[in-house]
Amino acid sequence: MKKIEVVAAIIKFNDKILCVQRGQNKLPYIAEKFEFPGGKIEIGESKEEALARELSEELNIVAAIQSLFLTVVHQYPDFELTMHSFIAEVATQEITLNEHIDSKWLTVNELQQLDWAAADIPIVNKLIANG
Ligand SMILES: Nc1nc2c([nH]c(=O)n2[C@@H]2O[C@H](COP(=O)(O)OP(=O)(O)OP(=O)(O)O)[C@@H](O)[C@H]2O)c(=O)[nH]1
Repeated sequence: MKKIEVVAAIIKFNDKILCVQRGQNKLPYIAEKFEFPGGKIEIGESKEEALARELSEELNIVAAIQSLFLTVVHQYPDFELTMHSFIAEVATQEITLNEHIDSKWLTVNELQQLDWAAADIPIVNKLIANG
């Protein structure tokens, strides 16, 4: 089974968290799901370097990446995903959607309103549990 390793950012601004929506995808369980911005680690990059690059590419933002929040291993039908999520902070809510179709800034208590990618559910649940 194919394995993919990605990094993703839980981006905070005051009490809000940035949630971004993927576009169409040939894999129906990923298409139009909400996720945390990020992507695959390239050869030679640290996790933090990969995340900083992805945030710049996807959203034109510079974020202060703080600490590892949770690593999730999730088995999708076509691949096994290992996702390292990090807490990050931004100084402004201004973003540009270069790859995603929608975005929302939500409080922790609002996160469950969204249709999340399955691998993100443990992250959302831990954010809610932590308050
Ligand atoms: N970035 C990100 N990817 C996630 C999350 N949850 C989740 O299941 N994934 C999956 O992890 C994989 C990440 O691939 P990606 O497409 O973001 O990475 P990338 O930009 O480096 O890839 P590409 O250059 O091949 O398009 C996708 O299959 C995506 O659906 C999430 O919260 N954030």
